[in-house]
Amino acid sequence: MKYVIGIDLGTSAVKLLLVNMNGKVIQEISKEYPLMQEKAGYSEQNPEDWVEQTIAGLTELTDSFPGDVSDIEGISFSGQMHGLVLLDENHDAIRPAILWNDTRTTKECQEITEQVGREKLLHISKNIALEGFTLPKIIWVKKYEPENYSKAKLFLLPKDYLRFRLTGRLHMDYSDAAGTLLLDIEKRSWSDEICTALDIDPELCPPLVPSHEMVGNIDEIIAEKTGLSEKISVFAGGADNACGAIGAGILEEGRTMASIGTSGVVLSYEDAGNKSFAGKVHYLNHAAPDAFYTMGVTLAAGYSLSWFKNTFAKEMTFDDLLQEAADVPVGANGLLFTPYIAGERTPHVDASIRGSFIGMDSSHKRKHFTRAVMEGITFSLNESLEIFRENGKSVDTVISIGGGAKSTMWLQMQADIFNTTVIKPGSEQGPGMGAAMLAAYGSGWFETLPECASVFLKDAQTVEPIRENVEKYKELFTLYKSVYASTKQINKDLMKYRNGNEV
Ligand SMILES: Nc1ncnc2c1ncn2[C@@H]1O[C@H](COP(=O)(O)OP(=O)(O)O)[C@@H](O)[C@H]1O
Ligand SMILES: O=C(CO)[C@@H](O)[C@H](O)COP(=O)(O)O
Repeated sequence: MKYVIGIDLGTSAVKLLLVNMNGKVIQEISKEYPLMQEKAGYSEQNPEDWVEQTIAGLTELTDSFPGDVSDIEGISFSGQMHGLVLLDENHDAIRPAILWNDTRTTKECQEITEQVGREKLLHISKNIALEGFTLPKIIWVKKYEPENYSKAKLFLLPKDYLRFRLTGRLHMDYSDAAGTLLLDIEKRSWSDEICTALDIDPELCPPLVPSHEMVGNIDEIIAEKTGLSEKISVFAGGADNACGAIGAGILEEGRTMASIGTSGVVLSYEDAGNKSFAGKVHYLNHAAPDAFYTMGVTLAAGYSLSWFKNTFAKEMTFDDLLQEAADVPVGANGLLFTPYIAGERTPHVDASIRGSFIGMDSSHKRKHFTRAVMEGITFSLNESLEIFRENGKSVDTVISIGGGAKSTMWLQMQADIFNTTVIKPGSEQGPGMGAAMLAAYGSGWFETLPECASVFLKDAQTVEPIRENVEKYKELFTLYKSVYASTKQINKDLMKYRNGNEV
């Protein structure tokens, strides 16, 4: 039997999946690393932590591998998107990586829009300038850290840096490059026009490759450290949401996925790159060949729940916390939560908005707050789904992945709020599975990715909406949507009191 490894470089942890030729997950390993938040709105990670924890995970995997390691044929990657890793002439990381959920670049987004022109930016990159994307971070470093910028010879995204450290080869795949705002999405090439308008040296941009392309082998020293064979083929991999889509079987028009990881995503397959969504949702290259996808993003989805748990129930497991909330009725006894604890992207592009609990009552206990947090996160995802529906997509089934899909209660809540059937795939590790599928397809095990999906992907659980809950949630969703406008200005005024911005 032959095997592949899918490595998902997430925000909270790196997750490794060892998968056999039948798509069976033989082993799952997860290794965490910290997030650095020096000021309100800042979010950084140390690239060395990604490398160390991946090496530790791979070593654990080979140590307990029951067969011959030379049967592991391929490795590929899925990675948190948009994070900026700047390399100097020796290819050393110049500063910590600035991540997708860092919102310090509101001014830089305005400058990009003015200097490139909103219509031209939309035409080339198919997206508007958002704080999370990579280009505003490059401009920020250029402006506020000129010494670092002058040393920069190349930029990479998180999983590209990890792959570079494992192989010594420098590349970026189209699906991740699409989230930089520097890629011409339709032509699949770096945009000289955008680089010129912003005075960015195009030499900073790495060579582009498709996600299933073989880009090298495991470096000798890494092979020795991890116990992997130097002969293993390494395939480029893709953006975590594009890989999540592959791992959830989003490989044809009409298929929609919801992911509750650190971020929350609602994503739909697109077969062409020449449509226009006017920047209301992200429109990016898929990791499947010649395909695209649209998606809405909730910045703090699972992150809102982990913030709540770490702050108010640190000693509890997620399972126990959610179990406690299982008997709380729909609507959490009149408590609403908006998950804007790190600002928001879809549908409100707003770095200064923050979360609220509305309707707190002296009868509320921790379990009501837990339920309200889960409902608020799911309402936020539903706002993205609403945009898809308003644009003519009919969505009656949603494939649910990410840490949130571990909970049956949350799957039911998604079915009730989305008013769709919700399917949980065999592994909720969609991005890791998608990466493993890219390695399997790249290794020539299958002619196409859909063929690979038909062998690898099995539905594990199907949840139908409960009519009574659907009706209640329709009403609550209207109330939820009104909270943004009511709290927008208050949050702007509170900004100066936030950590790092104090008066
Ligand atoms: N047992 C669980 N039930 C429901 N949600 C969970 C559970 N465990 C973790 N989560 C949620 O999943 C999130 C992590 O999801 P994951 O897909 O692993 O994230 P990432 O890929 O961003 O690192 C956590 O922030 C948490 O909110
Ligand atoms: O910024 C986005 C998508 O645009 C995020 O979805 C990141 O890609 C991080 O994802 P997770 O760590 O939550 O998987």
